[in-house]
Amino acid sequence: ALIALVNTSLNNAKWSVAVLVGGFVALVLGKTITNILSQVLLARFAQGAVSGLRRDLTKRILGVPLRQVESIGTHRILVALTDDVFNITQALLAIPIITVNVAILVGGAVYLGLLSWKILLGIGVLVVFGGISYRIMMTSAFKSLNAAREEEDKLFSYFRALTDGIKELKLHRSRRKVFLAENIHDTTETFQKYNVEAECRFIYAQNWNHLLFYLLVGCVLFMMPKMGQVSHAAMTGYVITILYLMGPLAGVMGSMSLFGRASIALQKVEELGLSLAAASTEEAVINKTEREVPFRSLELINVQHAYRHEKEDTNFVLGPIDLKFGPGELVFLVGGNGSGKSTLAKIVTGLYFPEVGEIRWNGKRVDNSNRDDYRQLFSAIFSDFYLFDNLMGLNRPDLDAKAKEYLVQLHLDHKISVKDGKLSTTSVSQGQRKRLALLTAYLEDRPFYLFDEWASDQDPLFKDVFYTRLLPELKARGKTCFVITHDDKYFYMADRVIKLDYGKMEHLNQLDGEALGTLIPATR
Ligand SMILES: Nc1ncnc2c1ncn2[C@@H]1O[C@H](COP(=O)(O)OP(=O)(O)OP(=O)(O)O)[C@@H](O)[C@H]1O
Repeated sequence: ALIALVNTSLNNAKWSVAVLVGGFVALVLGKTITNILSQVLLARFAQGAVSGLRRDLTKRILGVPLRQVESIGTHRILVALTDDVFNITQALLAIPIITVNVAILVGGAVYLGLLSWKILLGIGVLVVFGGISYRIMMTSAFKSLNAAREEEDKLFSYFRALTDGIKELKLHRSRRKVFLAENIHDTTETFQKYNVEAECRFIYAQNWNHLLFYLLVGCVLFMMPKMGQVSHAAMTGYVITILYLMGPLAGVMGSMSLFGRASIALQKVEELGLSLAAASTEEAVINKTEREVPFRSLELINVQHAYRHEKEDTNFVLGPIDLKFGPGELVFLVGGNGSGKSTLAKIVTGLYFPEVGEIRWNGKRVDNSNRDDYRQLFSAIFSDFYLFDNLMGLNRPDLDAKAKEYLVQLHLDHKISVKDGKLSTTSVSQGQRKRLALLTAYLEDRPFYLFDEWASDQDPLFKDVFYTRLLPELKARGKTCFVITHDDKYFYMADRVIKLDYGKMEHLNQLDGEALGTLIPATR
């Protein structure tokens, strides 16, 4: 309407100046106010969508089975949470501007149609041609973007190696050199190359379309008067409108690279099995309130689990395993490195699902409907445990007092204090960190305890405390303890000792003299 008014005032002397000025002011104000309104509303929407996206993705990662998270790899999850979310966000933030620009383009096209539908038809043909050629250029740009994104996964895996392996890199100059030259340098260079390639293609495509637009202006200016069918007013209207529309058009086209990146990021997120489109299955689980989980029995029936090592074309098969636990039992799990102890621990605690066989909890089969409830049975300390610096989710009124009591029991009270459920520090030795993990496990006060080589970092004195005092105390409180251990000196403390040998299980009991003889040395 604004362009129409400008064009009218240039060509039409019929309307009074007062009407034209009034209309002009009203339209300019209207345009500015609606612009502000729409942009503010859309910016709010976009920011809300971004926050929602971050929350949703985190929820989804929490809902993905552990086995899948492990095979995806931490570095790929990190790219999804950082760069992919950033790219999706950028596209979302561009939506308000694009929407406004598209509205202007549509409005402009309507005005052009009103001026002369024949010319609009001609322009339509040019636009279709421009669209097709633009699309071809875009496809090759997208290919480069895809390649860049693949490099980014690699780059993040090197960043992880950098942070996790900083000690090893600092200690060895040649390793550091190769790491910098081959891993970081090569990957960043390839990443840069693909990105530049993609951006260049976007620039070519954008400028190609600009060129077509100028071609259009040229045709209107120089060819249309020759054809003699168009009025002067229509011509000026056309030229003004086309020139005016070049800004919005450039805006829309410029955001295509953002949308390209966002679409690749979305594709990546979906590939990780974190589909944003699918309804969140874990939501209900997260919103469930904590309640006491009853434990009478836990049974593994014919359970099997396999890892496939495709590169080496080998499999590791754990099981078939038949195992039963009752309340107040102290069971030790022993076996050589790689025999499947940690895998069995993850199956028992419901972190891995058995591929064959089933787990029965209080006689009821564990499946997707009750798996998360089942997991609430366990307090576990894995060998690669993570220690939170606050006692999150432990909402008991005596939390601080109880924590202080356990700190004394675990010989940590001189180092660490607790206030409002927050530990004063977690920067202590590895053995002390494990004791802190034990403190959390005590506070969780669940029916089933799992310790994966917990005592391996403890000094002989505290090791003794663990096996001869803490474990029997837990047992006396009716807790079931499943302890992965290599400390043969303390095997006699267990009610049962189970041995794993390359994934196969043997029950060893105290009467099985020959088998225990190989495990329990004379120190007993
Ligand atoms: N994420 C994985 N992907 C593929 N194979 C795996 C994975 N984790 C373990 N394995 C393989 O499964 C087998 C059992 O591993 P597991 O960690 O359960 O053994 P473990 O008895 O706990 O060993 P350790 O005493 O060394 O901790 C090993 O051969 C190992 O290579």
